[in-house]
Amino acid sequence: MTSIPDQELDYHYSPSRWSHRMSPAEVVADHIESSARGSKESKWTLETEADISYGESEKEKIDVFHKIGAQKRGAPIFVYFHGGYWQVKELSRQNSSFMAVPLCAAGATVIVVGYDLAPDVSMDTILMQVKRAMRLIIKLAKERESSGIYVSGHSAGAHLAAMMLMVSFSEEDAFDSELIKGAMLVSGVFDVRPLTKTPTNDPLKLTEEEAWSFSPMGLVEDIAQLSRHRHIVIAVGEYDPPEFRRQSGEMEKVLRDRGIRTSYVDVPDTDHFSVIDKLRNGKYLLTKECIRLMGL
Ligand SMILES: N[C@@H](CC(=O)c1ccccc1NC=O)C(=O)O
Repeated sequence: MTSIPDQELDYHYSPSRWSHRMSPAEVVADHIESSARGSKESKWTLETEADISYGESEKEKIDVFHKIGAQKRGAPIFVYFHGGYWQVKELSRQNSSFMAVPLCAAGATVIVVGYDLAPDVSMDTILMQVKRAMRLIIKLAKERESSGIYVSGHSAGAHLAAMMLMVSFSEEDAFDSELIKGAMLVSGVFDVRPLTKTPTNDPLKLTEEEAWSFSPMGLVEDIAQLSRHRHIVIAVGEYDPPEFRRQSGEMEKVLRDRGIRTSYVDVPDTDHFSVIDKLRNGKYLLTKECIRLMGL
């Protein structure tokens, strides 16, 4: 658990306050704008199967991207969950496909998952939704004989991706959980408990006990059990808040201690936002890590 006094937790869990590039308001606005711009490029330059529903609500949809004319059969599938503390309304699947251009160029299929946000829904519901999305993605992966599914996300999205590593999708087919072969968890939240002491919790309304039950750090035995065959990459920015860097370091260690294949990537000269924004660029260190993770 954190050693930060309660009254200082909000500061330590506000990544925008730690950027060396811009003011807090500017850096969040820039992230949203940059994500939107990159996502437009994906829609203009790639083959897109947009708005595939996996549930009842408007936001329960996925968008699927491929390089035009590329072979779909056998391609690895990169699944992305956007961040925004499960509540930043400006972020959605529509502006979160910016990594698709370089990853599809390398031969992957990219799937961006939309989900409802707090306070409209609880974290419990968000997790039910993304599990439902994963079931549809597993079905698609089987139909297309995908070489593997790789779950990824940024910040709160990395939390959702990590939570999917403890789900046994094998009720009907033992092969289903096996199909998830790796993860790319960027600047993730792995222990939700400190957030219960901050205004971030106002729309989430989690008790500390609930927060722990939704924390990958508390579920590490379940994750390890289902991840024997997986490669889990945990990445942070040099100027991520120290608490985010601590959480990522600890998560990587507890998985490694349990014999799971992990990598820790500390990305120089990036903050909580640029560390993910730069995935638009095929030459960026983390883009290359994603491509390597998928065996491309
Ligand atoms: N209120 C937060 C905003 C934030 O954390 C955030 C914004 C956009 C995308 C990801 C974020 N963080 C975690 O999901 C801050 O001040 O940094």
